[in-house]
Amino acid sequence: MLAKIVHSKNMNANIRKAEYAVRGELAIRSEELKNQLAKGEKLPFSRVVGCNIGNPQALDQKPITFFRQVASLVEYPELLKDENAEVASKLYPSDAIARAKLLLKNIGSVGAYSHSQGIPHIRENVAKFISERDGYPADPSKIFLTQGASAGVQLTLQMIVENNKVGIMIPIPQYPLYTATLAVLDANPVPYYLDESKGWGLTTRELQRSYDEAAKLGVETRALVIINPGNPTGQCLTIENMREIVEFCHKNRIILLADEVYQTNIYQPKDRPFHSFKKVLKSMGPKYEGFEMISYHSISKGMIGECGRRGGYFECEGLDESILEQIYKISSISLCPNVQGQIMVDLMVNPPKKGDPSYEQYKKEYDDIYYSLIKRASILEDTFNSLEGCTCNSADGAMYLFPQIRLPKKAIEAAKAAGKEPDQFYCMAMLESTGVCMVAGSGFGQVEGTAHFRSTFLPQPELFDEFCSGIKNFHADFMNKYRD
Ligand SMILES: Cc1ncc(COP(=O)(O)O)c(CN[C@@H]2CONC2=O)c1O
Repeated sequence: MLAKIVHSKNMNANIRKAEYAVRGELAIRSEELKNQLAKGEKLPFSRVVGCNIGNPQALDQKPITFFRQVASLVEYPELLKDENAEVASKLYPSDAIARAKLLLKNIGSVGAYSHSQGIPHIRENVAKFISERDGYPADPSKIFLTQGASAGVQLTLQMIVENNKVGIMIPIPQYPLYTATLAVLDANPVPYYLDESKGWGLTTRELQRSYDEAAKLGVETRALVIINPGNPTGQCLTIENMREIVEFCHKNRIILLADEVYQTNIYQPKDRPFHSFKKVLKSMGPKYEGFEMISYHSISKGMIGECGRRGGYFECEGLDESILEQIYKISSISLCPNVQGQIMVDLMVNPPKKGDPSYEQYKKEYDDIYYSLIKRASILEDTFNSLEGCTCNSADGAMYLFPQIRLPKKAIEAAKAAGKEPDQFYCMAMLESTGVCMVAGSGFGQVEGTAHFRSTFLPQPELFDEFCSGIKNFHADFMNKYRD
C-alpha cells in the first residue's frame, strides 16, 4: 500500500501535542461500552452515565419550550403566513410567533450567511442585556457572536499569541480548552494555582509569583484567563478579589480574558452572587481607562444547555481599533457563526418577560432546572464527602464537583504499572465497574502528588440514588482491593 503523505510523525506537531481530557481516553472508552450495551452485551451495569461533560440535554434535561418554539418557527416561515395563522395559533403562543417574525425581519432566512460578526439585531440585544446586567453601556460593534464560547476563546488567543515567547496565564485546575488551544498555538501556558484549602481561592500573590517565574524564563505574559464561576472547581469570585485581579492585570500590563459562561449557574446567590468583570472594571474609575479585556458567554450552560447549537459571544473592552478590525477579518474567513446558534443567543439574553404569554411557563421551566441543579449538586457533594479518603468543596456555581481522592499506595503502584496517572486509573476502574464516566483531575492540572476527578451533577434526579450508590459501592471495593 502507498505510504501515507501525512502521518502522526510529520503532521503539525502542535496539534499532536494538544490534549482535551473532557473527551479523552475515558470518554472514548465510554462510547465503546455504550456500543457493547447497544449490541446486547452483558456488562456490570445497564447504562453508561456521561458525567464527563457539561452536556445537560444529553442527560435528558428538557430544552426551554419558548426557545424551541421560536427556533422551529424560523425554520419553517410558512407557519408565519397569514393563511396559516389559525393553525399556528393552535400550536404556538402569540409571543413566540411575534419573536419569530421579528427575528426573520432582521435575518431574512436562517439559511443565509449572516454578518460575519453576528446579526446586528442580535448583537444589539446582547449589548442591551450586558448594559442592564452591569449598569454600564455596552457597544454592539464590540460584540462578536461565535460558534460557542470555544470558538471565541480560540480566535482571540490566536490573535494575542504573536510567537512562542508569548505566555497566557491559566488557572490550575483549568478547563482544557485553554491548554489545548495554547498547545496548538505553540504558546506558553503560565500556570497559577487555585487554593483547594481555601475553596479554590485565588490570590494576587500567586498570580504575581506565576507571572514573575515566567518572566525569568523569558516568557512575555500577555493575558490572564479567569474562569468565573470556575470549571472544574465551581468557585465564584468575590468582588474584592475581582478588583485585585483587575489591578494585577493593570499593573503588569496584561489583557484580562474573563470566561463567564457559567454566569447564571450561581447556587449561593446571596453569599456568592455573580459579578461580571465588565461591571467590576467599570466601577473602578478613570485610572483603568483603556484597560483591555475580553468576556465570553455561551448558550451551552446556564439553564439552557443548548450545547449542540453552538452559540455564544465575546465582548471586547479597551482593544485597539486595529485589533477589532483584525478580529472581524478572521471572523469573516469563516463567513459567519451558525444562525440558529445566534438566534439562541438572542433568546438567552432576551427571554420572555413578566406579562408575556410565555413568561410563566418559561419561569417555571427555568426555576425547575435551577433548583434541581442545586439539589443534585448538594447530594453528590455529600456522596463524595462520605467516601473514604475523599474530600469535596461545594460548588458555588457551574456544573461540576472536583473531589480530591487519597488513594492507597498499592493503587498508585498499580496505576504506574498500567502507565496511567492514579486518578485516570481510578476513573477507568469506575467506568468499567459502574458505567459512570468521569474526567480524571490530571486532565485539568492539579497540585503535584494530589489526585482528583471531575463529575457533573447532571444525571436526572430519578437516576441519582442509583448513580450515587454505584459510586459508593465502587469506591469501597476499590479501596479494599488496594488497601495497604
Ligand atoms: C469554562 C468553559 N468555557 C468555555 C466552554 C465552551 O463552551 P461552548 O459550548 O460555548 O463552546 C466550556 C464548555 N464546558 C465543557 C464542555 O462540557 N464540559 C466542559 O467542561 C467551559 O466549561
